[in-house]
Amino acid sequence: MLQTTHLQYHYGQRAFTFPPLQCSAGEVLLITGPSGSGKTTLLHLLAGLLLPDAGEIRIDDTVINNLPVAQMDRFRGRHIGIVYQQSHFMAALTVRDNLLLAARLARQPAASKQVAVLARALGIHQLLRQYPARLSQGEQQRVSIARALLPAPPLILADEPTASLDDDNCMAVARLLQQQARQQQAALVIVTHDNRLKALFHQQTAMPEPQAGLAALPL
Ligand SMILES: Nc1ncnc2c1ncn2[C@@H]1O[C@H](COP(=O)(O)OP(=O)(O)OP(=O)(O)O)[C@@H](O)[C@H]1O
Repeated sequence: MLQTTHLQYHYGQRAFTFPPLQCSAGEVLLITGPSGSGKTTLLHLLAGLLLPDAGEIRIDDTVINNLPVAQMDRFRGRHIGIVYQQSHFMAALTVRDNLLLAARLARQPAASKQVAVLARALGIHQLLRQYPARLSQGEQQRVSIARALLPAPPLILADEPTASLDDDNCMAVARLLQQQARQQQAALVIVTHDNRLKALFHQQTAMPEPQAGLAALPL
């Protein structure tokens, strides 16, 4: 479903070479590595939010790094659900309306019933009428996960989805993500340094140490 080869990216003189990735429908792939090794950068490349300097990202039959920006935006809306490390919501909308809006923007309008089922599974049902600013970090993280899952995308990208969660919620979220991936036959890629997740998911790709990923660029 997801396949990458020879991916490279740089910020200024700092260059990253990424290991090849493969994640099939219904599977979970964990990308692990120390802080600063480029995990979030890789996730943003997979989401088409950054353009690689070299290499290929294939999602089903589409090589996404060849897509013009507007087409990439449409493709992302329909095929990719993203759980960002920092959640951003529409402050003037309730949690429920944030979720419904995200599904509509992804052209997968969701019914209130679907929102309720997912919210119950994530333990945020009682928060649906709240405004996002009133939620704790962990609650926002779970709303962010619901927002990514609601349109049932075939590829789910999650950046440290359990970072703010206690052990019980971490396990609940991990189970739900895995269950959704299986049910929806979605490929799920999780970027993390959470050891609790490393113990649960066995398909893992490690990023090289930051120094090993560096390469001098020609000036
Ligand atoms: N927009 C940017 N401009 C310049 N450097 C950047 C930019 N974004 C990230 N970097 C640098 O690239 C490196 C990799 O960042 P990235 O966020 O991908 O790492 P990470 O492995 O996800 O780290 P963490 O686990 O701490 O979130 C870091 O050293 C960071 O400072």
